Amino acid sequence: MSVAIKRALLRAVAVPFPSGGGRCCTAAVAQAESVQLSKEASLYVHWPYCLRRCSYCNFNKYIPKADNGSVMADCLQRETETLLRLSQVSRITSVFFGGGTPSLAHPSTIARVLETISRHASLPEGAEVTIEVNPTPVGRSRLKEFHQAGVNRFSIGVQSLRDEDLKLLGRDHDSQHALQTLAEARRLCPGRVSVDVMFGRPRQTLGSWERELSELLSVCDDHVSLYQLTVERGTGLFKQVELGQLTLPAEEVMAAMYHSARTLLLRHDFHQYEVSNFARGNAVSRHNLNYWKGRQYIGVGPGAHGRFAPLGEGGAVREARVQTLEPDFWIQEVQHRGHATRKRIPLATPLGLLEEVLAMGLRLTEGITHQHWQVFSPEAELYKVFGTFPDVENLLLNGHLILDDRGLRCSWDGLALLDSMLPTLLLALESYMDR
Ligand SMILES: C[S@@+](CC[C@H](N)C(=O)[O-])C[C@H]1O[C@@H](n2cnc3c(N)ncnc32)[C@H](O)[C@@H]1O
Ligand SMILES: C[S@@+](CC[C@H](N)C(=O)[O-])C[C@H]1O[C@@H](n2cnc3c(N)ncnc32)[C@H](O)[C@@H]1O
Ligand code: SF4
Repeated sequence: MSVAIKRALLRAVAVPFPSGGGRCCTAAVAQAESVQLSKEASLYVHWPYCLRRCSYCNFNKYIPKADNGSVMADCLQRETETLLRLSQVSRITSVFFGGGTPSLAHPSTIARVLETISRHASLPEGAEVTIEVNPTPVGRSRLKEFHQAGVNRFSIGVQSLRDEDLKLLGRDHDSQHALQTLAEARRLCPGRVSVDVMFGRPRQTLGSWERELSELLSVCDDHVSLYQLTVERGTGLFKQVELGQLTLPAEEVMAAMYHSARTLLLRHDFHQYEVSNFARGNAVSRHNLNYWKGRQYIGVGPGAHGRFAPLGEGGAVREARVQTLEPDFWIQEVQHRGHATRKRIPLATPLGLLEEVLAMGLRLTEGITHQHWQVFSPEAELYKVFGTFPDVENLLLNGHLILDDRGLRCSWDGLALLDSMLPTLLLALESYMDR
């Protein structure tokens, strides 16, 4: 699996599932699920522009040189159409407009992409359609039109409720803007609004983080995504930290922040369903769940990635696909050949696919059920692959990992240590497949 794709995927989101139940009929159910899943996919649309660069961000984003909204809309429609045809998917189960700052896109662009999807596949009534919104006055003013265009879930990039921190991170909004945007989004889509918030920020203390999160929980809706601030190479923040101009909280403070946030969220009835994601009731993100469940998804727009099996090209081998990153080149390629897929990596070997299923699935609190594993690995069951590998046995013995009738999953403590456990698990998988 490419490191870039793995990291991009690890950034994304997910949900809980009913537990696996008995294992006697899992093979038949898994096979039926596998057939059904090949006809379905989620669809991600990347809007690559931002008004400015936040100091910590290394996502695929550009400051627009000119207003090319209309050509972008044409090309997003064209690429959607081409990739839908290539994938031969008949049903789109969720759509996610991410970025960059998709709330800078004109609402008619969102409407046009959704119409294109409906023309070439079925997009069931009520399917989750999310747009990420930067909580600026412009973002807020467009919420109603996005909703009218077909959006039924908002993901608001609040990041922090502390104005001095927002400034430090280079955000283009303040906490009042965020609160107003959140209130308007909740009015339009009650129960279907998510907030992104980052902890582990420069100069942040455990006490100030706990107070800030409590404030946020008193105003937010039913979904929270909680990210530990990562210092990414090549960003302004990286330079500031390297030059000693800014310091981040120590590792053990970060760990305590994550722990106290999980506890606080639970006290407010948010159940954790994934490393970074919490929901009240069933407000989980269906789209991101599909990523973590290893299901097919189509990526449209500059730098978008996808996972699907293009039919008619030598059988149905699933591929990891990445679209051209830079928007001007992406536009040229879409105009020239209908799509701008830059990289295609066939996931032809069972190992490649299973590595993804493992790395993604263990992010869910539910983990990987036997039935889910069997969809991708009909031959080698979880017990056989992981149950006898000595280093995995240690993880099971110390209680960070659980392997039982439900499947393989992290314990509460283990979830915080997933990154350090994954190499051992991947090694166990590799050595089993080498046999
Ligand atoms: C790529 S942004 C796009 C959404 C929107 N432009 C925004 O900034 O609100 C998606 C989310 O990724 C998270 N993110 C981006 N860079 C990050 C970093 N270096 N560390 C942790 N989280 C990050 C932020 O919480 C952000 O809301
Ligand atoms: C970090 S997640 C945040 C989602 C949000 N917390 C929620 O629950 O809706 C979203 C970001 O991941 C990236 N992303 C998600 N799916 C992607 C895909 N298929 N291709 C490229 N980037 C993707 C985008 O940069 C997007 O802004
Ligand atoms: S607005 Fe979002 S995508 Fe744009 S630079 Fe900031 S964090 Fe990155």
